Amino acid sequence: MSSPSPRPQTTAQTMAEKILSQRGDRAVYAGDLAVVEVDQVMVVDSIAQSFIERMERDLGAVPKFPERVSIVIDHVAPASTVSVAQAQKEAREYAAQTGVRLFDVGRGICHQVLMEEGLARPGWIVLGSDSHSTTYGAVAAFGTGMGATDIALAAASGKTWLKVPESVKVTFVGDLRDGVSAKDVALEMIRVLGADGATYQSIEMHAGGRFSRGERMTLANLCVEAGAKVGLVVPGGEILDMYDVPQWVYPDPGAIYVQQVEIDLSALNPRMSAPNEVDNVHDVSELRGLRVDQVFIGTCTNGRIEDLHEAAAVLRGQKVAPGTRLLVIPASSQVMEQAMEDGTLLTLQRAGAVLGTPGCGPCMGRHQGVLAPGEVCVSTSNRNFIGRMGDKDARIYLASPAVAAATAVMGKIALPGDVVGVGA
Ligand SMILES: CC(C)[C@H](C(=O)O)[C@@H](O)C(=O)O
Ligand code: SF4
Repeated sequence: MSSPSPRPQTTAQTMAEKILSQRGDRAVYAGDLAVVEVDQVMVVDSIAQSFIERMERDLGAVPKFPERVSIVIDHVAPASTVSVAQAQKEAREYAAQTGVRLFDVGRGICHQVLMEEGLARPGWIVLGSDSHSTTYGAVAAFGTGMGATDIALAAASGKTWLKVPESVKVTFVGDLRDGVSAKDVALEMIRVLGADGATYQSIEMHAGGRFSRGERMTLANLCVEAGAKVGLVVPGGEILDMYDVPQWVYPDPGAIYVQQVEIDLSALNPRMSAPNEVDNVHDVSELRGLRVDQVFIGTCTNGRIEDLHEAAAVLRGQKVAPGTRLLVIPASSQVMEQAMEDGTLLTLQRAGAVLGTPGCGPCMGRHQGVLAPGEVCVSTSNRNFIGRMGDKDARIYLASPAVAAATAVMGKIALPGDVVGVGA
């Protein structure tokens, strides 16, 4: 005889339970419904039109707290077609009328911009009209993606409701070897959990003091590729210097997890996700030698200054292989400025990179580097589904910026050590 399992006899809470309890009006546990305050609602260009329609036509509402709403024009920026231009024009007009924040063409990718602007903070609830809104978990914000209707309801009321997710605990032990990066860790984590292995769950990452904010963003960003509702990194390291972290965001000892996983960082090699699923992860050495038409370094996963530095370290004094294109798109205008100031862009340009406007670039195949049938691309992004970057017969391999850069120099999948003079 089976009966519904009783609530565990503990008041100890996971990080997701802690945040949703604190931001709601009662203590909640996995499976409960939580009604919570929303600190920031983020709308991207591609969704702006349906968001505005839901607000004006369906709800007849204006944003309750305009300062808590941001529209970012990033996915197809600058506009590629008349209809895209029209949608962006309407988004600008809406922002001017309602007083919500607008980050226009060139400011950068939504998640990077919100983080730079301090619009995601420890303990905050941040809803985005974009699946990679899990990125805010890097700073212990409960960040999650929702559709236009839910986003509009949150903007109109200042609140949202959601089922409290169960949690998976991922503990990182050991230290990364040289040449292995947070991207490799993130890909390994997705392999271990599986592409739908954490569906509607919270991936709670225990990293101690390891990882910078940018690296934590890479980790939290990929969590949605395991189906997770949210990806929370327990605050530590530089996060403690950068933010006031309230004690109540930390998980309690004795909290209940549906799964616990340990990843030994010292055992990791550079990793690569092969077509057509993000969890199809291999050591780069297994895929080495495959001819590559295009390399793309950028996106909300790996378009930050440290990523461009990693790439420049490999590309300095080198040339992109004939027959291979290298596109580099900084994640934001701030990243672009830093990379200009410190000479990184010059290094990349001299190596033969094509530099693009801060934004999503060709990540989802809308413009600026769409792939032809049969082409192979190595990308630092987070998705390699069929048709993601253009034709359905193009193939996408996901890797770290260092591996992407080495691949560009060699014209085929390569490790930084394969480039003469690097790491020697
Ligand atoms: C356009 C946007 C809604 C989409 C997402 O939700 O993630 C895009 O950013 C992506 O990466 O596929
Ligand atoms: S960079 Fe790519 S993954 Fe990130 S928000 Fe833009 S399209 Fe989505």
